[in-house]
Amino acid sequence: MSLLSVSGLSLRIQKRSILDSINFEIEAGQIVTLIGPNGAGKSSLIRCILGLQKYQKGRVSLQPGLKIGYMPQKMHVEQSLPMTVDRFLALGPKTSREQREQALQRVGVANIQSAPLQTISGGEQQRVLLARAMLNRPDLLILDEPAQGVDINGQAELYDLIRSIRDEYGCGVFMVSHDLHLVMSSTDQVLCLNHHICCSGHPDEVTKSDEYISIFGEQRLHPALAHYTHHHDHKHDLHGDCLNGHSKAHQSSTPASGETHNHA
Ligand SMILES: Nc1ncnc2c1ncn2[C@@H]1O[C@H](COP(=O)(O)OP(=O)(O)OP(=O)(O)O)[C@@H](O)[C@H]1O
Repeated sequence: MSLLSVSGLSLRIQKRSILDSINFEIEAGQIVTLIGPNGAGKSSLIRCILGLQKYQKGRVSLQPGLKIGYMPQKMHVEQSLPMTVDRFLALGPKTSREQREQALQRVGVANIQSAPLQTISGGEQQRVLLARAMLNRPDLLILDEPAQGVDINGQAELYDLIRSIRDEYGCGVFMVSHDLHLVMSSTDQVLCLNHHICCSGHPDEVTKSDEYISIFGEQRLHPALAHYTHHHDHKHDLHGDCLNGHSKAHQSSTPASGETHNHA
């Protein structure tokens, strides 16, 4: 039996259709990424799965005894209530300090266990939330935009970490992301949501589908990750000027700022 099975799920809020006939399943060890534009219904779908949002039609079936670890979009730090990272984790399922340290170690931030929550960085906050979601050794991790507020290199690292956690624990992962290109290598299946599931499948197939392109456009690759290459039949001097008598016109074909430039 699948860890999670969603069939014919439809949600209306104040007469607006938020989710329409959603069907999908998640198996153990599978990473499924939900992408979609703002307001597409991604968080609403997660809330329906977690039992926090009533829906009008359809069914959410969980494998009997399934343990879910949930990571919300953001940590809401209460400035007037000082708390250490360890204390924050202790608010969750009953655990020893050692277990909490192990969870923090697994996500690479064991050094901040005694730090006040208010002082840790955005990237560290996301890792602490991930550690908390893992505390009860879940069968299914549900992650709502795990890389929110993390810089582009940190995002790639976080997705790698999620994949290695899946490899180690064999759990299923259901996560929301805004950027398919960033999660492509860490995803087995993509669901593209815009109130209904527009397309789904392996990331390579989804990025080529007409539905995906009509929503996201053809080129969404972040400039910091774009890997621009062109065939080089010339050399540059130390100032970047073209040698071997090549004209300025050739130089104008060099990449726009932000693209990396591979010299053969
Ligand atoms: N409780 C609510 N009352 C009224 N409208 C709601 C409620 N919850 C969600 N919505 C509406 O449902 C739509 C989908 O919201 P949802 O937060 O699920 O989208 P999302 O895909 O997660 O968006 P984002 O990427 O911006 O986080 C939005 O138009 C939102 O305003």
